[in-house]
Amino acid sequence: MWKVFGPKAERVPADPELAALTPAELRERTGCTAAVRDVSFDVRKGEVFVVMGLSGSGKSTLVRCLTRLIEPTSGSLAIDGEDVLAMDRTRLRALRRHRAAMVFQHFGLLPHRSVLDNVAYGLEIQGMSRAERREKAAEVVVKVGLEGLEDRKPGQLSGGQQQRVGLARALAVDPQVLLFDEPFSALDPLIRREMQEEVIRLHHEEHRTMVFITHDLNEALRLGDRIALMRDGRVVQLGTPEEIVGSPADAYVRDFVRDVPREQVITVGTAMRDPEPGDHDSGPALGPSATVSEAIEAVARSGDPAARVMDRGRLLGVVDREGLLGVVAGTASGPDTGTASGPDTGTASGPDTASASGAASGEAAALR
Ligand SMILES: Nc1ncnc2c1ncn2[C@@H]1O[C@H](COP(=O)(O)OP(=O)(O)OP(=O)(O)O)[C@@H](O)[C@H]1O
Repeated sequence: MWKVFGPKAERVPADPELAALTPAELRERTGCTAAVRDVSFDVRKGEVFVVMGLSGSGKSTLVRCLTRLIEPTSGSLAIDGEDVLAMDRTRLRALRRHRAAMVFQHFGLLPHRSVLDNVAYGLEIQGMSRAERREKAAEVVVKVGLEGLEDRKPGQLSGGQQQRVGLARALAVDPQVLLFDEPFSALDPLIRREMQEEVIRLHHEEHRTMVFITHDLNEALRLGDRIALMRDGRVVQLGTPEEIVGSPADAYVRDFVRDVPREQVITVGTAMRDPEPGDHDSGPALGPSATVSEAIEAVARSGDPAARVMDRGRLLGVVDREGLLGVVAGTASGPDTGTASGPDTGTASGPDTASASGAASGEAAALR
């Protein structure tokens, strides 16, 4: 998909010479800005897919293109196999009302309506009867922790509470996909953390598919099953938090993740070495998805020289003190080039497969 703003935007993706220009050259030659450049990815059912990047990298434009709030310049787009670009206005409206609900940074609440009526708003637009929608809204209000505040007006709520109303309103329509556009960036850090935990909880309880925009790396790492890191309209790396932190695709990504405590993101499944004779009967046991940080704590507590990485009773590998220190020091390799011979330590990662245009073979083509 491409989204180009400016005069005769369609010629940019169609012309390889224009498409190859840097953003500054493109602006100079054509007066156009390519906000989304040749981006391709799929969002899997039930995952939290994070779109991360600095201001101006194209995140909002990309996510607005997903429901055609912004019309893509070229490319293709499908939800559940259905061609979104072919939808007429009626079907598009149905998509936005029923299937893909958006939660915005500035809440977008109706100031003169109560919490309950704000939450019920999406259902009202759908044409649901008053009694039915209020009943449904009341259920969702409880789900997001706003019980007792149903009759308040948005102005009588804190920022965090207002965002819960925004979240409840989106959830009330029971959408297939929730799209979050920097929903928590106006909240103070503690409330923000609380809301992130709320999203994680809802995700675990409901397995709802979520696309989440943020410019905050910690938020991306905390929430994302996979992260698409954008720069100048391109996706420079797409991978799990562990792949992005452990195997940055280029110098830009490396710089971006430089200050992340690796031991909190890298798993023992990646950091482990092959078992050696004698490893079997000593050391604490951990699952392959435990973090290095958890392994350090386990080893420190037990006093053993190493921890065993076990999966359903089978010994997969061993993480010893040296290996654990290597992760903390940044001298150990990341998921794709890991010294460990562990089974399946990562899917699409590393410089080749995670590159911008979505050539990654593992990424299917919901958006192309
Ligand atoms: N309507 C528009 N007309 C022209 N250029 C636009 C328009 N909307 C966005 N852009 C440009 O497209 C690029 C991407 O903008 P976008 O808002 O998608 O970035 P972002 O990553 O969401 O940034 P932020 O985090 O600041 O919201 C920017 O260079 C922006 O100036």
